[in-house]
Amino acid sequence: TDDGVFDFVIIGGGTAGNALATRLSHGLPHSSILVIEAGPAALDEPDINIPGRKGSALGTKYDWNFTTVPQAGLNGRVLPVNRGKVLGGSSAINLMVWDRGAAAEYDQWEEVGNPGWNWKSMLKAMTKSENYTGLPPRPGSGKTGPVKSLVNRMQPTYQEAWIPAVTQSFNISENHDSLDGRLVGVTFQPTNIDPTHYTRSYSATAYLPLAEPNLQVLTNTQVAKINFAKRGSGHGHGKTELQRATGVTLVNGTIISARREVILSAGAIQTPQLLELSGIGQSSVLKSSKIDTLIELPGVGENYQDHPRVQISYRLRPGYATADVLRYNATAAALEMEKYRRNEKSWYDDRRGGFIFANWKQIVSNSNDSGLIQLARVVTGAAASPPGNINIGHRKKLEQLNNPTIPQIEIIFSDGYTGRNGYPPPNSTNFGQNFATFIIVLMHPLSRGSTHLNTSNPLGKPVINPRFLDNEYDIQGFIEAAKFTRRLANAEPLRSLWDPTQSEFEPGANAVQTDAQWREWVKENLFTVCHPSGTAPMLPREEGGVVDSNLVVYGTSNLRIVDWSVMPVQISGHPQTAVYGVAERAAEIVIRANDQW
Ligand SMILES: Cc1cc2nc3c(=O)[nH]c(=O)nc-3n(C[C@H](O)[C@H](O)[C@H](O)COP(=O)(O)OP(=O)(O)OC[C@H]3O[C@@H](n4cnc5c(N)ncnc54)[C@H](O)[C@@H]3O)c2cc1C
Repeated sequence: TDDGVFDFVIIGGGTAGNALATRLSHGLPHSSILVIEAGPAALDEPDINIPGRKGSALGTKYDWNFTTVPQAGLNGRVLPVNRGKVLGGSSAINLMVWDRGAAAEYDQWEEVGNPGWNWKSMLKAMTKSENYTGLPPRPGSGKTGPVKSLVNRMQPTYQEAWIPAVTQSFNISENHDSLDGRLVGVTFQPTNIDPTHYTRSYSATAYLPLAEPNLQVLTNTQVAKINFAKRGSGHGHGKTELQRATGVTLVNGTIISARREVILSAGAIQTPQLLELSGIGQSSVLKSSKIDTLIELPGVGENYQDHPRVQISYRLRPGYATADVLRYNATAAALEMEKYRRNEKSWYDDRRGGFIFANWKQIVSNSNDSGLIQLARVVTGAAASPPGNINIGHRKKLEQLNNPTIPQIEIIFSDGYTGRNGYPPPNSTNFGQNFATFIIVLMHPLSRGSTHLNTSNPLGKPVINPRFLDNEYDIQGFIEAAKFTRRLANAEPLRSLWDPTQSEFEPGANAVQTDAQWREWVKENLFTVCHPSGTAPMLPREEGGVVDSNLVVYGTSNLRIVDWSVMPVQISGHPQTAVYGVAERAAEIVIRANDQW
């Protein structure tokens, strides 16, 4: 393969790309497989490996550092869109929450036209990727897979108030079965940490070391486009003429050929960009970039869905410790690092964060969710038109609202200050204080955005427009959830944790009281948990789909997409377990299609 010819060329050595490549190297032992990754391998990078430093790789050379266009719904603010640019992709820089959506959400994938893609098959695929080492064992967890996960050994004492406060004052029960398709409830979630040295377990360290020598990885190498054979070549009579991917061109002009398949695993932002660079997408976008349209696929780069968040933080009474100590006390930080290096419990572990997943009935003040459901019907158009006229994703979201097992809101009780403004600076009276932050995440927002190449610089940063808060349902949902969170923080035993001199630090109980003030505060403080998805969805072509249920791009014979851009209906929870699951299922599909060869 020195001549730059491989059987399979995978674009993107990220979360899905590395998992897929490793499985193909085993399942297709006579094939040569190449992964091309734009970023470096950074296997010894402490900012990636040390769980307590999670977040510190954001904004560095390991991040593509994209941004949104100014968001009208956020008073014109521009938000960062972080994406891993390193071997391992976003699994190297993410915040390591390890959970799943609700079972019914994966079943919706099948209902929208994807036979075989459902909770049962996804659970099988997800458990194949996982080795849950936590105690006690959790139902639905995998025991033999490459990615290690556990519930953190480090539990700050104040977090003992979490579950009692939720279960004693609200209609939300304790539930630790989040890996088994039952998400609604309150728990402490697992994280993807390898207990051997207490380091992040991610696709580059978990999967790639298991690969056979028929897999090669090229790092620091960026693909510029996918190449195709002329129309009709190699296809029999009576068949629709399909484009056949012959390989890729790198940004330096080198051509690498693929005998069998090209597989795009560049993630939810760059997979659509690479399709467009290769002539697949909306012809209007392509025309303005002077790119010939090979395949008109209007769904490319549309249907962008994310999980937006806001956060409320509280100042703890003196005497309660958090990982904030690492920010204000260098001596303590050095001691904690020594403990971490000895593999002892340390603030440089990740901390055991508390989680609520809840439906609207459990959140809104009088348990009456009909106002929000009616709003959703208006925003999606369902109140005024027959169901057939409603976008398929919206139709499924409306169904989700009537299913109490599907959460609409997530609240993370996170250790330390994790708001938007950064830990208070040394000259502030709050420097040296410890905080706890409630991160509120909307699971099924109705805003649907887009990401497309920049027509004036097609290879450069794409134009990303999530359209955050472009509708009243998302705004009202956040207002309800923020008000709930304040009630929760004032429920015992949580209430007794807060410093009486300044308990609610942000936004502050006096600063925000009315719904109008919450609305403005949400617009000014909304942020993202970085789960962009659905930008090349696995849906019927006439519904805006880009790939079929074998993950093959419509109009091509051998170009597949295997990453989170294929997600057909948005799931709650955090996506990485599902991304690995998609890769595991994709590997089975590709191996089955090629095992004769
Ligand atoms: C800051 C942050 C926090 C998150 N927190 C969590 C969490 O706590 N829990 C959770 O479950 N999920 C979390 N996520 C989401 C999760 O990490 C992603 O959904 C998932 O990793 C996406 O996987 P992917 O394979 O689709 O893309 P990626 O893992 O992003 O892989 C894409 C790869 O393609 C490469 N690439 C792109 N373009 C090219 C090109 N032209 N040539 C060559 N290579 C290219 C990229 O460099 C990258 O390595 C978070 C994400 C971020 C960014």
